[in-house]
Amino acid sequence: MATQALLLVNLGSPASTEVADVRRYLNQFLMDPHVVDLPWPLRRLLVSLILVRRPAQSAHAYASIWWPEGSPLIALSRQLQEAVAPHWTQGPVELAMRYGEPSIERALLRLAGQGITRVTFAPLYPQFADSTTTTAIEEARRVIAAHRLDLQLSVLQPFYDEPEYLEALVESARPYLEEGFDHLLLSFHGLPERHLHKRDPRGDHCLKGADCCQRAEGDVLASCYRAQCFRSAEGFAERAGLRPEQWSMAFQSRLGRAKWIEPYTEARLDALAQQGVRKLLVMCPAFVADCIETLEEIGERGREQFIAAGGEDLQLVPCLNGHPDWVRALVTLCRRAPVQL
Ligand SMILES: C=CC1=C(C)c2cc3[nH]c(cc4nc(cc5[nH]c(cc1n2)c(C)c5CCC(=O)O)C(CCC(=O)O)=C4C)c(C)c3C=C
Ligand SMILES: [Fe+2]
Ligand SMILES: [Fe+2]
Repeated sequence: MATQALLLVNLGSPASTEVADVRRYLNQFLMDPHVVDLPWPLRRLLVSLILVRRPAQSAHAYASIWWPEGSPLIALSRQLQEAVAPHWTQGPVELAMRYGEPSIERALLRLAGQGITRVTFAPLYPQFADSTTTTAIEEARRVIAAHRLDLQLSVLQPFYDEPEYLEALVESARPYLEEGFDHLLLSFHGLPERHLHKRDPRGDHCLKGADCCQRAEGDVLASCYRAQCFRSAEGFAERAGLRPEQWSMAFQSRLGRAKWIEPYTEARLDALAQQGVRKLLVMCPAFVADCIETLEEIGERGREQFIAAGGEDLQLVPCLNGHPDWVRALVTLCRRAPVQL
């Protein structure tokens, strides 16, 4: 059997919690036109404004969750790589980040240098977004073209409704669900509404009605991040045997002044506390590895906010990380990844 390498790709973290490293990382991340999708002069201006205060704030937040071995996102992704390797018998398993190190460029050059010509490229995002999936794939294409690499890519598709992913989520959450809770909030990373409109195939679906994203099918579902989040949430709740009043969903990590997709997690935390929810579980199914957005935004700030609003406890359910069911699920999904010409 010909060698087929597997390249796991996630978003990336700063090199350290030093403000200068965080500024460098945020600049690379936010200057990506798939993330801040404005014409270059406006993007440069906006990002420069963000970079006045944000690096110090983010450095402080990173410092509160940083591990002795570095960024939790990268350390957990390394653990996943090591857990997947024995199951991926077709070839080596590498890890890359879209921003910072280990870079997609370094990983693809290393694989090509080993004489490998076929790579399964796995963006570790269950739901499709230009700011995550598209930019990772485009970066791989850029590297292959720039270095004229003889590499054929198979690309893992968004897996928001794949039974293997949803069942692994349920298994990983089971001990927390069995402990008892008043309500489960499924908190997904948000997106500016503009990103949804841009991807709306005929411009007549996204955010045009109260339940437009819940009803999405076909090409609309394939390109609507919010619709895919609804599918993941509903698929999870159904498999976990949750009643409709036991759970809800929301979107976190808003940045800047533009309107982001709703409902906002911050608003839901207050509303749930005010409705009498005392023991709140929060899961973040858009992230397969714990990171600043889960550990700090939800586990620290979200918890404080919920308690200040009258709640008793907010328990963050860990991401899939290295859960054995997720390791098996990921290998199965990657084996199915279609070749991209
Ligand atoms: C899970 C999917 C993600 C989407 C969609 C996404 C969109 C998106 N993010 C920002 C801005 C920031 N995100 C940041 C961190 C971050 N984002 C994701 C995932 C998605 N982002 C992850 C996994 C992480 C964690 C990185 C880590 O090191 O742990 C940050 C940096 C942290 C901070 O300063 O808050 C920013 C900024 C935008 C603007 C966006 C869509 C346009
Ligand atoms: Fe993000
Ligand atoms: Fe939509």
